[in-house]
Amino acid sequence: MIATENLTKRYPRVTALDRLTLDIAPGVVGLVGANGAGKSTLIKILLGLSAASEGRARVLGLDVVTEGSRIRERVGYMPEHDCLPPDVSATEFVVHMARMSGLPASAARERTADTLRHVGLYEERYRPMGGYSTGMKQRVKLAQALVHDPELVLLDEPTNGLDPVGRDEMLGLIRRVHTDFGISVLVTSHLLGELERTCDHVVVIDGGTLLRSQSTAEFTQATQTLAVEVTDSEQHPHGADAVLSELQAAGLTALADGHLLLVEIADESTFDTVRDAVTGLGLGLVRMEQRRHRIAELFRPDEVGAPAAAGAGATAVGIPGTGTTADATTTHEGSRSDAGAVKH
Ligand SMILES: Nc1ncnc2c1ncn2[C@@H]1O[C@H](COP(=O)(O)OP(=O)(O)OP(=O)(O)O)[C@@H](O)[C@H]1O
Repeated sequence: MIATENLTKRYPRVTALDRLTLDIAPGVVGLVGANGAGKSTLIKILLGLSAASEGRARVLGLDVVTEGSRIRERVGYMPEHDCLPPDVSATEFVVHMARMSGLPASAARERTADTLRHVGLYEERYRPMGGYSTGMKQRVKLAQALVHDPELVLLDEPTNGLDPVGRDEMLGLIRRVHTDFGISVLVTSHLLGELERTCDHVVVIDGGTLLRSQSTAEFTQATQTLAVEVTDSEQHPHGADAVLSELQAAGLTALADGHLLLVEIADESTFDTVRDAVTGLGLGLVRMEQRRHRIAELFRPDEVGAPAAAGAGATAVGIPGTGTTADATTTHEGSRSDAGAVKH
């Protein structure tokens, strides 16, 4: 779907892309990186709107330098920044964009109505966009990217400025663009957690270079950590602590994380040992599940093969796969917060 080879973009004072080589298959693909990592620059080159300093890129098999207009016919683009004229309605704007893409007037009106319905804009579609909320504006931007029925859409930070509910709705919409219409998606974000839930494949860039390109399934494969939750009883008011002592006495590596017990799976018998310890204490087993990796862990410096650049200086906490670092922020200074973002 997208292939680049040693793609480089130099601005006078900064190298935005540095010998980036990618080969991305169709599907929903996340492009994640800190602000300034080079995401928007890559999208503009892929659309043939900006020239690379060096290297090559192909989109849907088409060369970005010589076949830019053919790419733009078959690809939709949702820009990052607000670009909507305030005094026209969503319907007028999206019809206009459809006409610009070459659709005849009647088809443009029909496609506009369908697309705006798909993104969840109803009566509001006749009101001037100046009065729209951020979420509504993002939906219009998505609709105009879809209206000419592209094979691929490039979405630049579509969840920017949205609250958590709005973000979830937008991510659901993006997923449906692929499942309902078969349109492939390249979506950028600086929020790792978002892409984990939405994308089939994630590409991570930093300072214009590739850190990782991997399927989400590979990122989120099962860990060797068992999360266990137990009930309390009169005899054991802190059930988790009681079970923890039993498990440690049985030679298992485990720790308590609030009400949750995190147990390292030694082998198949670990499951039986946990069950026996819980029942032996007369407690109830609320939950016992094998944890999955979270994409954010790729920023942990102690993970095998983890990129050092993004995680430099970051402190790793918890057992891998426990999710205790999943929504951490990794900055270039190596500090963390709970926003799930990667920022400069
Ligand atoms: N037209 C330009 N002229 C000079 N430098 C630029 C230009 N466009 C981008 N840059 C620089 O190139 C680098 C990459 O920018 P880019 O916008 O591609 O990053 P990004 O990952 O999309 O980040 P953001 O999410 O903040 O837009 C940044 O250092 C930016 O300042």
